[in-house]
Amino acid sequence: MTATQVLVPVKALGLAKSRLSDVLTARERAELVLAMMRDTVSAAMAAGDVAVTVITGDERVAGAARACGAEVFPDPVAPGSPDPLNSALRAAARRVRESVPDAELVALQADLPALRPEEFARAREVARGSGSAVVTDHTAGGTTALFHCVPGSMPPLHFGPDSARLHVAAGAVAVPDAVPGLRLDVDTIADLVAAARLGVGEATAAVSDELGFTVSRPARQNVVS
Ligand SMILES: Nc1nc2c(ncn2[C@@H]2O[C@H](COP(=O)(O)OP(=O)(O)OP(=O)(O)O)[C@@H](O)[C@H]2O)c(=O)[nH]1
Ligand SMILES: C=C(OP(=O)(O)O)C(=O)O
Repeated sequence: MTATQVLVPVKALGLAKSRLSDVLTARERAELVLAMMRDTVSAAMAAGDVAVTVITGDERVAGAARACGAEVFPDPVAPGSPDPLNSALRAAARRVRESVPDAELVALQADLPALRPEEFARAREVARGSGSAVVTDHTAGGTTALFHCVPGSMPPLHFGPDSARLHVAAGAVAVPDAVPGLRLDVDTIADLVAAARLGVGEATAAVSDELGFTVSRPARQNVVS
């Protein structure tokens, strides 16, 4: 059975990346969200002994996730519910625990196009030593990944404002290593440019080119370790 079960939440494409709606059309935002998810999922899978479940109610996202080799967990949370992101993650974590009781659980953001497999593996090592580990995002306020390696128990899920501090307060160790691709969640065009400098995956590189945000380095191929 796969040791590391990764949960990747993605909301409906029409709602996703709303902070980019001033600069990108709805179609462009949707293409970018799908591309970043593909690159994030591919990089996590290439870390080894990883299975990915994408949590979504969106059929296009579900199709793209399956095409990358991920499972799909239909988003169980009704639109407008309080705290939908943590509720969706909790429901998916329970479902995974039912079938793989001893699995390591990871909640991973879907917008990490510069993620490298070795960064994922490094953060997992920290969590294996400490129980739970949080990767703070490049702004230091948010969380890009929460690793939970305590068999049988549920991860503390506090995604949303100030989530990095809340995850640490709940007992997760902050990953100290230099893992720039794992920290770089893309919410703005400046983030996309920063990710391109680090080197993004093929799907995001192609969409960035189409959008006119020229990628300064060749697209990166994930190497299975
Ligand atoms: N399945 C699911 N995923 C969600 C939900 N809310 C947020 N997400 C996902 O969780 C991650 C972080 O969410 P947000 O920061 O709220 O949304 P975003 O699309 O990244 O960006 P903005 O719309 O600009 O805030 C993104 O991958 C979202 O798609 C939800 O209710 N259900
Ligand atoms: C939900 C979060 O991230 P963001 O809003 O940046 O996607 C978070 O950091 O907990």
